[in-house]
Amino acid sequence: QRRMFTNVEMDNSTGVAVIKMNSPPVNSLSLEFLTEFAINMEKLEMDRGCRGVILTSSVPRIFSAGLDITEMYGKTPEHCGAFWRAVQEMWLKLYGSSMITIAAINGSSPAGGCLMAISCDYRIMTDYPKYSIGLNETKLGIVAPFWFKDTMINCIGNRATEHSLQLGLQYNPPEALKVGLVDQLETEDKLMTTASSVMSQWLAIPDHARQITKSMMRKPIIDQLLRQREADVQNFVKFITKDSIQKSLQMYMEMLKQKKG
Ligand SMILES: CCCCCCCCCCCCC/C=C/C(=O)SCCNC(=O)CCNC(=O)[C@H](O)C(C)(C)COP(=O)(O)OP(=O)(O)OC[C@H]1O[C@@H](n2cnc3c(N)ncnc32)[C@H](O)[C@@H]1OP(=O)(O)O
Repeated sequence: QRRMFTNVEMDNSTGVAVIKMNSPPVNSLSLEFLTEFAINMEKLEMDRGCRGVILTSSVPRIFSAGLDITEMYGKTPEHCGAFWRAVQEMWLKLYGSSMITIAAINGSSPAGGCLMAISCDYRIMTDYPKYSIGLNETKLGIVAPFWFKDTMINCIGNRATEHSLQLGLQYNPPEALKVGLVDQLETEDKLMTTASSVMSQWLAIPDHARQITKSMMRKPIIDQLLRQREADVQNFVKFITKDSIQKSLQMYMEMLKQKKG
């Protein structure tokens, strides 16, 4: 029996769907998770009654821990290639969506989790000091691909991205608000109602004008990946299967386990 990684609830009266990521313990983005997510996005995109999506998590304290590290460690080049195509597909569907996308970030959101959030149109984060968000790839000894970097530049600008990416910074909610990585903070109990009320403001704009404007802003980066999609896969496979990178990933996973013990 297939496992479900996300719950999708569509409200036909408002035209808004809520996607809840539900893959304990940390909503890590496995090949199966990413595939299911992209299919769900495509179904909603095709549904003429769906105009907006709120992305959130049903796992306590975690929005998403990012890419599933076990999908990149000790795997064949073929598996790594299939995994990376699924990462690309998730981003193409989310960043390129014509729907209004709002991230209700109710927990920590490192790396690929941050990418999902900054691929949305608007971000509201729970104001809890222990939560953090950011692209921390350099801390794992890996490099955020150009389309991660460009998505961040479009969100917070060039200088802040350069600083943030080189140091692999993780921001707490007030810092994330200050740098522009999130648009608004909210208490946990009001997060979803605030997300719905922000959605109503966005729904008041005529779809066609908003969609063309969104596409105008995002198309250049999307097209850049589409033009070199296969080369990007090969680049990833070559990089991630290097002994030195595998060693870094192994040490990072050990560090995560030790932190726990
Ligand atoms: C020459 C240059 C060329 C350039 C070419 C570029 C090519 C491309 C390069 C590659 C680019 C890759 C981009 C990568 C993006 C990513 O997303 S990598 C993943 C990054 N994620 C993280 O660093 C997060 C790590 N996790 C945490 O920090 C914490 O777990 C948490 C999310 C803050 C939650 O903490 P807590 O509640 O305390 O839970 P834990 O006890 O730490 O974890 C519970 C179990 O979950 C496991 N786990 C955690 N995160 C992951 C993960 N991302 N993947 C897989 N598994 C994960 C953790 O190990 C625990 O497991 P158990 O011990 O078995 O219970």
